[in-house]
Amino acid sequence: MSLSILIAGASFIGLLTYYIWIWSFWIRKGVKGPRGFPFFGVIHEFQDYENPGLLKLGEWTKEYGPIYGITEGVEKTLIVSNPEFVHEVFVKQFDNFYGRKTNPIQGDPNKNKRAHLVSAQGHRWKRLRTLSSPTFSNKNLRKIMSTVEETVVELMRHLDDASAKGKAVDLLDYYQEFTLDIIGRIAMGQTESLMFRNPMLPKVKGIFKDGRKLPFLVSGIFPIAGTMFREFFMRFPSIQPAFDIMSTVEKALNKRLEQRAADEKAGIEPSGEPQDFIDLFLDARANVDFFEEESALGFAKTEIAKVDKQLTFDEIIGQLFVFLLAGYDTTALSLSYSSYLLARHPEIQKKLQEEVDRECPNPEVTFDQISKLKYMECVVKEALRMYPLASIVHNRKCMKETNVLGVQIEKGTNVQVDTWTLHYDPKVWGEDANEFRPERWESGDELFYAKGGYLPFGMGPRICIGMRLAMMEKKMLLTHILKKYTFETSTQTEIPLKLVGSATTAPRSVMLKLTPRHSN
Ligand code: HEM
Repeated sequence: MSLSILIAGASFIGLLTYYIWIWSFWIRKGVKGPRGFPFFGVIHEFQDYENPGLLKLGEWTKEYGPIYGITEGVEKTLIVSNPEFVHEVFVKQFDNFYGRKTNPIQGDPNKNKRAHLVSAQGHRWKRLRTLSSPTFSNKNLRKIMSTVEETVVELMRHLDDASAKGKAVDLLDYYQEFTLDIIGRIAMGQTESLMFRNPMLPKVKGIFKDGRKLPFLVSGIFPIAGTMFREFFMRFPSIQPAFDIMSTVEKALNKRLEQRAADEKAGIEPSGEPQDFIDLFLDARANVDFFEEESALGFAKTEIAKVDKQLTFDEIIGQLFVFLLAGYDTTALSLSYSSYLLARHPEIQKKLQEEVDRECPNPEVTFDQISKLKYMECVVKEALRMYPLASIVHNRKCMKETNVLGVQIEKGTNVQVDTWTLHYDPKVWGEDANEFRPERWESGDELFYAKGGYLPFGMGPRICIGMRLAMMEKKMLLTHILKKYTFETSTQTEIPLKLVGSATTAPRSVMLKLTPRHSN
C-alpha cells in the first residue's frame, strides 16, 4: 500500500472520529435531544424555508422537556425554554455569555474588519455598541420622525389605491416597501422615496429567503468552507445577495465621503447637523475608555486601555449593513402580524381606533402623540408575544465554563431559547396564553414577564438597539391606517397564517382588505 493511500486513509478516519465525537457530545453528557446524523446533527432542519426550524424547536421541547441538547454541524447547542434559565444567561451571567452563535461565512467575530453589532463579541462589541447607541437617542429619533412621516404619507397613497379597488392586498408586500424605504433613507443615503421601484428589494428579500441556504449549511459543517465562500463572495459580490448589499452600502459611504471632501474643497462649512445614520457614524466619538483585551479576570473586569474611539471605514459599512437588514424585515413582519391579529379581533381593533381618534385628532400625528398611545403599545407587544419573529438571535455563546441553575456549561457551547414555547407558557402567561389579549399588558405584570419570560427584542446588555425606532415606525403607520381604514379578513386570508422562514419567521402572506371607516 503506498504512503499516500495510508495518509488519505488516516486523514479520513481522523475526520470521521472528529465529527462523531462532536455529534455524540450530548449523548456522552447524558443530555436528551434529537440527534440527526453525524456531520449534520440537525443543522439541515434550520434551512427548510417552508418549515421554519425555530418552530420545530417547540415540537422537540414537547418531546425532550425545557432543556435539551442538539448539534448543528460543529456547533453544540443547549435549547432552553425555562424563564429563570434565560434570565440567568442573558442578564445575570452576561459576563460568561457575551457572544452569539455565528456562521463562519459571516467572518471571524474577533478578526473580521466589518464585524457588526450582531456578530461582534466581547470588547469589540462593547465598543461598537457604545459608538452606535447615540444613533437611537430621543433627539435623533425626533429627527428621523420626519422621514418616517414622509414615508407613511407615501405608503398611504399606495394603500388608498389598493383600497379603492376593494380587493384584499398582501400587506406584507406593502410593509416591506415601507420599512426598506425608511431604512434606505436613514442609512443608505437614499434621497427620495423608491417605494415599489426599489432595486434593492429583491436582493434583501433574497437574503431572508433561500439566499443563505446552501452556503450556510456547508459552512456550518465545514467551517473552512465558510472562509472560502466569504473570500469568493467578497470578490464577486453580485453572486450572493448579502455581499451584493454590502457593496451597495460601501458605495453609499464612499459617495458621502466624496461629497464631504468636495464641500471642504469648496470651503462649505459642515452644518453640524447629521443628515442620517451615515453622518452619525462618521462623526461618532466615544468619550469613554475601552478595554483592550479580554483577560482571565472576565469581561467586565479587564484592565482599561486606550483604543480607537471612532469607527473605522469598514466598521461603518458593517453597522450600516446590519441596520439595513435588521431594520427592514423585522419591522415589516411585526406590522403584518399586528394587522392580521387586529383583523381577526374586530372588538380590539375598535378599541384601538377609539384611542387613536381620541389622542390623534388632527391629520398630522406627532412624536408626543404616539407616545401617549398606551393601548397601541399593548397591542404591538401582544402581537410580538404571539409571533416572536426574530427568535433566531435569542442565543448566546458560552465564553467561560460556568454553571447555570445546576447545569454545567462548557466554553463554546451555545444556548438558544425556544422562544415560541416560552411566549405561550401558561406558567408565565396564564391559561389564556393562546389568546390575543392586549389587556394583559395593562395589568402591571410587565416586570414579571421581563424576568426571562418575554423577549421579542431580546434581553440584557445585547437587547435590540433599534427597538425604539421600530416601535415608532409601527405606531406611526398603524395610527395613520387606523384613522382611515379598518382591517378586514377576506376569503384569501390564510387562517391560521402559514409561517415560513429561516432567518426570521414570516407569514407566507397577509391578505387583508382595507375598508374605509364611515366616520371619516
Ligand atoms: C420589530 C422590529 C424588531 C425586532 C422584533 C427586533 C428583534 C431583535 C432581537 C430579538 C435582537 C437580539 C437581542 C438579544 O440578543 O438579546 C435584536 C438585536 C439587534 N437589532 Fe433588532 N429588532 C427589530 C428592529 C430593529 C431595527 C429597526 C434595527 C436597526 C435599525 C435593529 C437592529 C438590531 C441590532 C444592531 C441588534 C444587535 C444588538 C447587539 O447585539 O448589541 N433591530 N433585534
